Amino acid sequence: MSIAILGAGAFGTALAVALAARGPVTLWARDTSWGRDNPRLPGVTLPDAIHVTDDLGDAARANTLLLALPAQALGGFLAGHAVLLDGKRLVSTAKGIDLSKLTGPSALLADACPQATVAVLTGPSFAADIARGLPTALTLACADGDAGKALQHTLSTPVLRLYRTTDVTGAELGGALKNVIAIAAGVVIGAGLGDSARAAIVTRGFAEMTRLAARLGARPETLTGLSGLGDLTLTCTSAQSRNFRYGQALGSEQPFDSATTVEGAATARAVAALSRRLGCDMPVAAMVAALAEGRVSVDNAAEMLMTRPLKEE
Ligand SMILES: NC(=O)C1=CN([C@@H]2O[C@H](COP(=O)(O)OP(=O)(O)OC[C@H]3O[C@@H](n4cnc5c(N)ncnc54)[C@H](OP(=O)(O)O)[C@@H]3O)[C@@H](O)[C@H]2O)C=CC1
Ligand SMILES: O=C(CO)COP(=O)(O)O
Repeated sequence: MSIAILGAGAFGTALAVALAARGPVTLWARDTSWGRDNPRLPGVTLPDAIHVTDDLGDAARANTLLLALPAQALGGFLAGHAVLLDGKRLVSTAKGIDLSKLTGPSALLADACPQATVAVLTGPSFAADIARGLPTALTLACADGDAGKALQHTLSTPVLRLYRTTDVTGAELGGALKNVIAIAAGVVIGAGLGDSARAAIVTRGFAEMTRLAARLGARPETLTGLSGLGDLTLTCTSAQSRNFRYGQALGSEQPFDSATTVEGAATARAVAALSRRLGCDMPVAAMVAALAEGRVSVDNAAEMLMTRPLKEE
């Protein structure tokens, strides 16, 4: 099975390095002027088994295409290129909810490419860890169980262990929502509110993740798996996470590089819109959206969360 990765950001490049251990991989980027050393993944020189190209037609000849693009870029990319991708096995790695359509990446792919087999690759995994060959376990979600099993085998390596599920909704929501909660956890630490407060925000954040996921038809056990609780744990506790670092900057009122991909900021706004539409209470996500938009201060946000009406856990 030929594999191409579309998007040579940190994660696409790391996946290419990991999969090149199994055989040839094509890595597509709109700009390949960096040669064999991608500044998005510093310190890694691409092995010879990776063919780098800026020709999308060339890359799209592969039958398995991994789309490693940010969630808010995916819709625009598909609008321009869906015709090249339809009928293929398409696997999105995006961890976010599209702000204009309020859907996850799988629906964007299925709408744009109705003949394609659509899957999602998600779970706790920093690009730098994968590129170094450190052991990593991920979730491969595909509604078609047989197709998912085939993809699981195509994309697993001795250090990249894929579990599979047919619950695409649960898997992609876990990956998207944990980024929002990671921002909240970063705010708590950045503002000096302490580890106890972080544990509280992560736990209450997980409660609202499962609440929204259930409303959208996800299976509860998916949220306690790698793609939900697993990735939430990683992202809320590590300064390797861009979402966590962005939250820290918000909490400590420090500047943050706006060119950095922070999926949770736009996704918090999408979640706030979804929760209003569904009548689903998502106070942590609403607060992250308000903080990211500068509508509340950190002090006000903490006070508003702490003084909500008392309730059962
Ligand atoms: N980094 C990580 O550790 C992990 C990331 N992910 C997820 O993977 C997704 C990608 O993240 P990551 O690789 O880190 O992001 P990066 O910010 O490192 O890279 C984003 C890439 O997307 C490309 N891109 C953006 N918009 C477009 C477009 N319209 N057309 C073509 N290419 C585009 C950029 O190209 P250009 O360089 O030309 O701007 C860049 O190569 C995110 O959803 C993230 O949450 C998942 C697991 C781990
Ligand atoms: O999704 C990730 C780890 O699983 C990467 O997190 P960040 O996008 O916050 O860096």
